[in-house]
Amino acid sequence: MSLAFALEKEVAVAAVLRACSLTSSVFNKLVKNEKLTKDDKSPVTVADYASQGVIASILAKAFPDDPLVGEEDTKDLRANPVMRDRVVELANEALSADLAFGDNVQWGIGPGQARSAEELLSAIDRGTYEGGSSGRMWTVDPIDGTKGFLRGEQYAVCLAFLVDAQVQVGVMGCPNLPADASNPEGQKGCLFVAVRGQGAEQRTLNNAKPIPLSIPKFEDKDIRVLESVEKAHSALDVNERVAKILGLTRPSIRMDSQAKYCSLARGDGSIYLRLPVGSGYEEKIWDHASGSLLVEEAGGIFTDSRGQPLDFGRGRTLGVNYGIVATGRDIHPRVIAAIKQAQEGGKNDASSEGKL
Ligand SMILES: Nc1ncnc2c1ncn2[C@@H]1O[C@H](COP(=O)(O)O)[C@@H](OP(=O)(O)O)[C@H]1O
Ligand SMILES: [Mg+2]
Ligand SMILES: [Mg+2]
Ligand SMILES: [Mg+2]
Repeated sequence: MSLAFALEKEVAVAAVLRACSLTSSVFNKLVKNEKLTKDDKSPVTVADYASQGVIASILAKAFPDDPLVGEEDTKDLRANPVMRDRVVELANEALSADLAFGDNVQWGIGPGQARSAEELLSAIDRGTYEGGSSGRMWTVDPIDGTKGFLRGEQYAVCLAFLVDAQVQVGVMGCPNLPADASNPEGQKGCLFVAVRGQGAEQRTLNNAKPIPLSIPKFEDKDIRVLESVEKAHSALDVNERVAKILGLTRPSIRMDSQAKYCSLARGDGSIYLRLPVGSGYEEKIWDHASGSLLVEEAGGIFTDSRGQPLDFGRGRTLGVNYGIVATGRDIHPRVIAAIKQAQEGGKNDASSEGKL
């Protein structure tokens, strides 16, 4: 008997691996005019567009009827012929490279599988689906942590498959993440895969051997918060109050992208904390779908800052923003209590009540 969603998993892994080879090779070649600033003032590069082009083209071939919620669209790209041509070239290089392990020409990848410019651009625009609560759906963040990518730090290529708003498959490629956090100068490049009910695992980007992941129990002295590098994305001052209330002594781990969820799932850190900055920003489903399943399948909990579940069926965003918290099961209630206390003013820092 084959496992549920085996084909979706296989296609997602192949698509993310190809996109990762593209993003890693582009980083060294990226030049000044290969970046745009979007309407929300955030950066987007040829690598973001090309990565979405690769993933969306593979999905279009393998699952032509499945809708896609993707971060990028081609509105600005079509107005910039130099960048547009570069995106088409890069995506085609990645789509038509020699077949790698696990690839299948039926999904339109491998030698001779290049797309026309219009085919690629419309593949990217398949990602304009508005989302929803019923049926099959994919969501892609072609480069999560574009700012980290541009700094040469952490980023993740993220793809998730959902049915009736439940994430069923989550795949994340982290080309700059050390395979072993205790050896930061060692081998880099990890792939994380989770399927609901089938567990979470890590592989390296060039080795198919999976290592199962489960969130360890931490002693108080080892607990570390995982938080954004960008101050505009998460209320780092409130995080600091939460850490104080919990009596944490180790410094937080600041890292861009969903690589934070990956780090949580393998026990590099213990509390993913993302509290709203108060700007009215709504979290996007592609920024959390794959990470949420990885954490849950590694035995953890993924909720908002009140401890309530998050709903991937509301559209392209998660709706009103109460922040996001992911931890192991044992410490979650105390973290939620500490957040409440911190948000109410954080006056009783290190009180025994919230202490872990
Ligand atoms: N005001 C805000 N609050 C929370 N997240 C924000 C934000 N502005 C942008 N983001 C999101 O933060 C993501 C990066 O998360 P992190 O801070 O954990 O690295 C960005 O993903 P992209 O880089 O894919 O655009 C973007 O979607
Ligand atoms: Mg972005
Ligand atoms: Mg993102
Ligand atoms: Mg992105």
